[in-house]
Amino acid sequence: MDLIVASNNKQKIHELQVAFPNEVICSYTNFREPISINETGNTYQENALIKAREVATILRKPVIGDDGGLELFAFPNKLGIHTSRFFQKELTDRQMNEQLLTLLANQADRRFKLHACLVLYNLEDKPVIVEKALSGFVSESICEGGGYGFDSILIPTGYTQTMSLLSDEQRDELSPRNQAFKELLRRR
Ligand SMILES: O=c1[nH]c(=O)c2ncn([C@@H]3O[C@H](COP(=O)(O)OP(=O)(O)OP(=O)(O)O)[C@@H](O)[C@H]3O)c2[nH]1
Repeated sequence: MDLIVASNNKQKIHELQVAFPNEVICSYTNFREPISINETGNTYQENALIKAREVATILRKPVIGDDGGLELFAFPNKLGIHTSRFFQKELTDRQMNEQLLTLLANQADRRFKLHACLVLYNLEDKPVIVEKALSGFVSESICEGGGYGFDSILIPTGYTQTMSLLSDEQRDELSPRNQAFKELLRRR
């Protein structure tokens, strides 16, 4: 059965599909035009649940909701669950990363946590909720390579290079979304 994700973010869906080639993973926008969902929750879980419930109710099918964000220890309230709203719409990944590096210029504390929460909303059963995070520190400059989003500035704990410079396999393994998805498949 297709796994429908309540996300309009093509990169998220692509990352999942590449990491889980035995599953058919698609955006709900394959079935209907995109809707605007207000992410009014106070946590990643609440937002993932809001997205999943809203789309599952429309499609009358199980749906996976996904919410994530980047937490900067130096600015605990700036991004986090507000990450997508922190940046102006239509910025490229490079522009977003440049803004983050400017924000962190002269900051001694460059630690980050990249969060991903997935919720499988089944209509009848209790939702399955999985949350994972990747920790590390933000690099001093942009390192172009593979991946997407913040990968070119995030150095995971235990590594010396940004996610973008690691192999596809290493990146797939470290991705908090992929880790959450793996557990969700086990528990579905
Ligand atoms: O490098 C990254 N790797 C990731 O794994 C990741 N997950 C989230 N993000 C960032 O956080 C924002 C809010 O995410 P978000 O969950 O609200 O999604 P979104 O608004 O892009 O789409 P949707 O799923 O709501 O349709 C997104 O726009 C991205 O900037 C990520 N960046």
